[in-house]
Amino acid sequence: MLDATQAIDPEPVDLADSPLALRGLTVAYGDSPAIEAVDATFQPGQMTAIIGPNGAGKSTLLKSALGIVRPVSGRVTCWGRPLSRQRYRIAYVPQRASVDWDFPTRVLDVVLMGLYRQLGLLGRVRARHRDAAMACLSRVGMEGFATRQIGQLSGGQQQRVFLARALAQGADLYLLDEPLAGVDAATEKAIIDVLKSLKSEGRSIVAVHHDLSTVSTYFERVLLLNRHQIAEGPVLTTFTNANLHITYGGRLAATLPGAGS
Ligand SMILES: Nc1ncnc2c1ncn2[C@@H]1O[C@H](COP(=O)(O)OP(=O)(O)OP(=O)(O)O)[C@@H](O)[C@H]1O
Repeated sequence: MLDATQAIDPEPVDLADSPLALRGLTVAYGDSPAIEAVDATFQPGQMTAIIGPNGAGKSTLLKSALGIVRPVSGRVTCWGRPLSRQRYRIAYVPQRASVDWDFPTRVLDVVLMGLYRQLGLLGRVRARHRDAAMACLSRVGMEGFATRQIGQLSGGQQQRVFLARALAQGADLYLLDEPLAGVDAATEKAIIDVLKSLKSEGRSIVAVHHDLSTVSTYFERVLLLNRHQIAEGPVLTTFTNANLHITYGGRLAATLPGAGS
């Protein structure tokens, strides 16, 4: 189900420039489809929010974009090429709830995982790797926690550490699953500041986002999803009350500040 707003998108992006393009993507768990026939071409150097109710398939969309779950049908390309050739250019920050925080690992070791391509097969960590990981930790304000076990961090601190790991990867596309869920205002600002600086470097950001009141402040584009893609495009023309009502099945009681009519 595509919305008419797509037709007035001012600058359709060339497939070769798009960090992520989904074509007719359908993913199922057993017999139950989680997303169906999603067609989206994400814009380079932009921040895009994926929005939809619980169970709409948002995490599934990110996981299929990363090759973690295999589609039943459809295709994923990154910069116009098959995902398998471009996977190293994509960083992923998973939903916090999906991570085993009891795993005995220090903060610095988590961030060093982002440097896996530089560490090579033997994984020998040298001073320059530690310095690079520390620089990423300080970018998210977590340099004082390098030797802490990850299980001993607060939720917001855990989120920052995973963002630091993604930064260490030096990716061109960042996929984040609810990066702002359950974090306080200071952490939210810290994360948004980092994402904006990535964007200013020309990198692309796609984030699952639940707080409808901040969509138009933080993002330029939205993809509205409820198993089917409801609409995709610029916030101004796509994040409308009409589209939100379709997306949430009429369950949103009031009109939203920041949303178009
Ligand atoms: N591993 C799995 N096995 C079976 N079904 C799954 C699995 N993962 C997700 N699902 C189902 O697929 C559908 C989409 O789930 P998904 O987690 O992608 O939704 P979501 O939009 O990210 O939800 P939320 O906002 O609650 O995080 C749901 O009905 C969910 O129960």
